[in-house]
Amino acid sequence: MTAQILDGKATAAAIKSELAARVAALKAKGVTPGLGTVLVGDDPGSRWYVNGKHKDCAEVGIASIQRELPATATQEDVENVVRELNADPACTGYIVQLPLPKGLDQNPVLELMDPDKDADGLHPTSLGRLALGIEGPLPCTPLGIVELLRRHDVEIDGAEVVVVGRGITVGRSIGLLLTRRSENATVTLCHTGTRDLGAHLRKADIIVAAAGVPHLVKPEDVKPGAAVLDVGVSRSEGKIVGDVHPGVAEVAGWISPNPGGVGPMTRAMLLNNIVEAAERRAGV
Ligand SMILES: Nc1nc2c(c(=O)[nH]1)N[C@@H](CN(C=O)c1ccc(C(=O)N[C@@H](CCC(=O)O)C(=O)O)cc1)CN2
Repeated sequence: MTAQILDGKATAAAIKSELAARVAALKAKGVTPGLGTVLVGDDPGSRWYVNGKHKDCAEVGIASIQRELPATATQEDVENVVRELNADPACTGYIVQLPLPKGLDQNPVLELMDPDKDADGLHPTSLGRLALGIEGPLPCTPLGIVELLRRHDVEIDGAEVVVVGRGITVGRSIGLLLTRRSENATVTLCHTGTRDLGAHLRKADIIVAAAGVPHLVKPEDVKPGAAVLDVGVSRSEGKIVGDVHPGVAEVAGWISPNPGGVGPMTRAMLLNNIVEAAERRAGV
C-alpha cells in the first residue's frame, strides 16, 4: 500500500469532540439541540445507520427523537410523522432515513419537511439554496467528503474531480458543493450512461466513487497520486465491498478506507447540521 489513508473514523471523532463543546455552549444558553429520525420498514442496514445517529447524539449531548413505522406504512402515515416533527419544538432538525420501502414516494415526503428542520440538506429548498449560494444545511455525505479532504490537506482548489454515481445523497449534490468559489474544483459527473468511464477517471485528481458497483474503479484507471474516496456500499458474505478495487491503494496518493472513511464523516456532518441549525435559531 502506498496511498495515505483518509481516516474518516479518527476525523469524525475529532469533529464530534468539537461539536460537544458547541452543544455545551448552547445548553448554557438554555438551548438543547434535538435530532429526529424517521425509520420506515425493517431494513437492517437502515436500522443500523439510524441507531448509529442516535448513539452519536448521546456522545455529543444532542437529544434524540426516534419515530418508527412498519414496512406496511402508507404514504399518509409517513407524511403524518413528518407533520408531527415539523411541529415539535424539541426537534431542531430531522431526517427521513433513505431509501424508503418500495411503494412509498420519497420526494413528496422530503418536500413536506420544514426546510428549517432539514438536517440532511436534501429538501428542495436546501438544494436550491446550495445552487444559489445561500447559507443553509448541506448534504451530509458531500460535506463529509469535503471536510475529510480539507483536514488531510488534499488540494481541492483547481482539482479535476470525477464523481461516479448520480444518486441524490451524493452524486447529484457534490458537484454543487465542490464548484462553489470556496472549493473551486472542476467536476465531471459520470454514471451508468457514461461511454468511457476509464477515460474520465484517468484524468481525475480526485475520484468520488458512489455508484454502488463493487470494485468499479480499477488501479489502471487511477492517475498516480490521485485522491480516491470510496462511498459505495455493497455486501458480500456480511462484509462491505466498496466501489474501489483494493489494488487502487498501490497507485493512489490518498484513499478513504471502506468502512472507516466516508461513512463516519456522513454521521459527523449530520450532527454538525443539527448544531448549526440550533446555533442559527439561538442567534449564535
Ligand atoms: N436520510 C439519509 N439517508 C441515507 C443517507 C443520508 O445521508 N441521509 N446516507 C446513506 C446511509 N447513511 C446515513 O444515513 C450512512 C451510511 C454509512 C455509514 C457508516 O458509518 N458506515 C460505516 C460502515 C457500516 C457498516 O458496517 O455497515 C463505515 O463506513 O465505516 C453511516 C451512515 C443512505 N441513506
